[in-house]
Parts: sequence; structure tokens; C-alpha cells
Amino acid sequence: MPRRVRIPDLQAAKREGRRWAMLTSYDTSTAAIFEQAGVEALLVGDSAANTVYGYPSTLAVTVDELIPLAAAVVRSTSRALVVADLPFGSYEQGPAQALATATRFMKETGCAAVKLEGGVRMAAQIAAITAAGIPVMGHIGFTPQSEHGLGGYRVQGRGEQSDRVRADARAVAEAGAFAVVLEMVPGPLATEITRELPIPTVGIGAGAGTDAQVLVWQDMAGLTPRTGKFVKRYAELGTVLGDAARAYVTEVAEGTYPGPEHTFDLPADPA
Ligand SMILES: Nc1nc(=O)c2c([nH]1)NC[C@@H]1CN(c3ccc(C(=O)N[C@@H](CCC(=O)O)C(=O)O)cc3)CN21
Ligand SMILES: CC(C)C(=O)C(=O)O
Ligand SMILES: [Mg+2]
Repeated sequence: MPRRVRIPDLQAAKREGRRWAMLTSYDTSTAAIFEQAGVEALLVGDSAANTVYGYPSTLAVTVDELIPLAAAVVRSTSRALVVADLPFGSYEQGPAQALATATRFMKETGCAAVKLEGGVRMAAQIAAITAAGIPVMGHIGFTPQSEHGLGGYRVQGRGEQSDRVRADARAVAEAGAFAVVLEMVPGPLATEITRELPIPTVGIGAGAGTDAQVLVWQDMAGLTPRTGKFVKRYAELGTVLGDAARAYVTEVAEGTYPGPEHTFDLPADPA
């Protein structure tokens, strides 16, 4: 059985200029398929709020709702680095709350790291969690848990805002994060931050100049009806699955499914 990807492997990849891929995963089927496909890191994102639980934004999802999903992804993998998102409301109060939540994820899911949103304003939380030996992935630029404060889904770091995003990147790295997600940041700024930072950057809507990329799997697989401009749909699973369900409905109604090959016989008569 191959060993798990370790955080030092990702630091080495940055030094050697090897890019790596992360996808979200929230269940056993996708976790196994994605690591077989060579995806280095799996994120049990709070995007599960939208993609699993059907909430209108990520704000509603709770620690108790994310923990079973993260545990399932860990159980279903042997190689991928599994990272769990700390949901809105579970770390902002201060370092003690952040460490308590991160500790729950580590104990109850077996994940290798946690991720939280915010740069300068969350540096103390990142420092407290890493001081306890728990690896932290930062997340700056557009941070969906702050969508109301940021005025909606908007690119962050255009013009004068670029200094703020740069300062957030530096703060996250200095607080001890092992990597940082850059979400919806102009490509040239993300490239500069990637060159400046000692830790890997993971882009989503941040161009090709980051050390790694992350996407929500239902977006890249074509299951979500509306996605950001940064998403490439590598498959149209929504169409494939809809066609399969329609064929099943038709065959059940016609009586052509199940066929003889799907049906158990009585024991053969003793002759
Ligand atoms: N399915 C899914 N995919 C995601 O990428 C995702 C989630 N859910 N939930 C949590 C956050 C929210 N995110 C989002 C959601 C919407 C846009 C979006 O609509 N972007 C538009 C507008 C950009 C603009 O106006 O500047 C785009 O065209 O990219 C972007 C990121 C990223 N995350
Ligand atoms: C989009 C990624 C970075 C994320 O935070 C999530 O899926 O929750
Ligand atoms: Mg998230």
C-alpha cells in the first residue's frame, strides 16, 4: 500500500517546480476514485454546505455535519493527504476555539491537516493550531465565509487591494501554515505571491502561476448547473447520470428491467 503524501513532499514539490492537484471530496466513492487518479490532496471543504447538504451558502454547515464526511474520506483512502475545512463559526472567536475545533477534526476524522479562512485577522488562530502540531492550510483572497463582508463573489486584490492580499499571504506563512489557498485573485498577483512565499500556493480562480490547483469536484465533473468562470468542466456527469436514471425509469415502467440475468431461480427440481 503506498504511503500517504506528506506535507514535506509538497514543500519539495514547490522547490522542484512540480505542480500538484487537489479536489474536494465528501464521500467514499469519489475519495477512492480521485486518489487512484493521482490527486495528491483531498479537501473535505465546507462547500459540502452547497454540494452535499443543499444550503444556499457555506455559512450554515456545522462541525458535526462535516466530521462524518471527513472521516469517510480518510477511511476510503491510503495515499492522498486529507485536509478538512473548519466551518464558519468554529474558529473566529480566538485561538482557543480554533485549537479546540481543529483538535476535534484530528481526533474524530483522522485527517492530516485543517484549513481555515482569513489572513492577518486569523494569524493568531493559525499559530495556535500549528503550535499544537496540527498542520494548517490558509485560505485568502475571496473567502466565501465572509461573502457578506466582502460584498459578494468578487475577485480580490485588484488595484490598491493587492497590498492587502500580499499582507494576508505573508501573515499566513509567518503564522506557520504549510500551504495557502488563493481564491479569485488576479493571475499576475497570484504568481508574484507564489514566488515570494516559502510555502506552496493552491489556486482556485488564481491563474496557472500557483504551485497547485483546487476545484470543487462537482464543478469540474459537470454536476453543478452554475459555476464560476474559473471552472473547467472536465466531464458532464450531470448529463450521464440523468440519462442513466431516465433509462432505468423507462425500463422499470416497461418491465424490461430486471431481466432473467438479474433474477434468482428456484433450486433445480431433484430429478
Ligand atoms: N460548487 C461550489 N464551487 C465552489 O467553487 C465553491 C462552492 N461551491 N461553495 C463555496 C465557495 C463559493 N465559491 C464561489 C462561488 C461562486 C463564484 C462565482 O459565481 N464567481 C463568478 C463571479 C465573479 C465576479 O463577479 O467577480 C465568476 O464568474 O467567477 C465564485 C466562487 C467557491 N466555493
Ligand atoms: C473551494 C475550496 C478551496 C474550499 O474552500 C471548499 O471547497 O470549501
Ligand atoms: Mg471552503
